Amino acid sequence: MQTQPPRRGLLIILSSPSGAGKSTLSKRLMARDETVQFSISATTRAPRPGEQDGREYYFKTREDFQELVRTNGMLEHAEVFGNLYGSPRAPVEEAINAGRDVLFDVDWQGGQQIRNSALRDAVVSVFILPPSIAELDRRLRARAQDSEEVIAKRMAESRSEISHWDAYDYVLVNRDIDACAAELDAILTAERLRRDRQPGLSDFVQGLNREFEGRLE
Ligand SMILES: Nc1ncnc2c1ncn2[C@@H]1O[C@H](COP(=O)(O)OP(=O)(O)OP(=O)(O)O)[C@@H](O)[C@H]1O
Ligand SMILES: Nc1nc2c(ncn2[C@@H]2O[C@H](COP(=O)(O)O)[C@@H](O)[C@H]2O)c(=O)[nH]1
Repeated sequence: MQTQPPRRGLLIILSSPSGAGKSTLSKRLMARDETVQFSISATTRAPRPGEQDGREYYFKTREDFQELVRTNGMLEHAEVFGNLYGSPRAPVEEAINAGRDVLFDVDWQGGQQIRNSALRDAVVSVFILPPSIAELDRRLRARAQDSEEVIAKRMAESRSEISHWDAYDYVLVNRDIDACAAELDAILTAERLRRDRQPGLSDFVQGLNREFEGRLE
């Protein structure tokens, strides 16, 4: 019997301007599908109230973060809103080699680096747009997690982040969270079918052919 290469996991990248809904969509996806592994980023940003080290982020000093970069421990990294953020490499490689899909919440620079990495063939990238700039501003304020100064900085950067939308495989407008989450589900289902097409189905079609031959005998 023909041996098939082991199935590799997908790297699902979510990017958007701050406040468009990546974290909300990620949490919904993880709640529905426990096989998806979230890539917990490292950051030099201070924890928000309620955030726990090792759950939302690995909170690092600049020195420790830069040491991880220097030792090739990051799959990608970038400065965003004055803080350093990066995706630790080892858990991602371990997961996708074991066939698990990995979900990333990263800015456009991280998305670009992952798309250009050695893992590029496994990447599915999704850009999330807000329905309007006024609604983006409203969501950042309603989240009530950041100071006025931080919100102003994020709003000022949002135009530049949005300018990268066209580099992504899929673009969703997050008007209604249920509808947007359903669209993300549909993307994942279709991309998994595409990934599994070769390894899974050639065995299956060989089985159908043997069944044909049995009927001819
Ligand atoms: N479709 C939606 N309608 C209304 N509110 C929403 C919708 N999607 C997300 N929100 C709310 O908007 C706020 C920002 O969402 P979220 O934190 O998920 O954004 P984000 O893209 O992850 O932001 P950041 O990049 O800053 O981490 C949250 O309070 C969230 O509950
Ligand atoms: N390039 C990367 N960007 C990241 C990573 N983790 C998060 N982010 C992006 O930072 C901003 C701000 O996040 P917040 O938690 O401070 O609101 C947001 O756009 C994230 O997508 C990362 O590992 N690499």
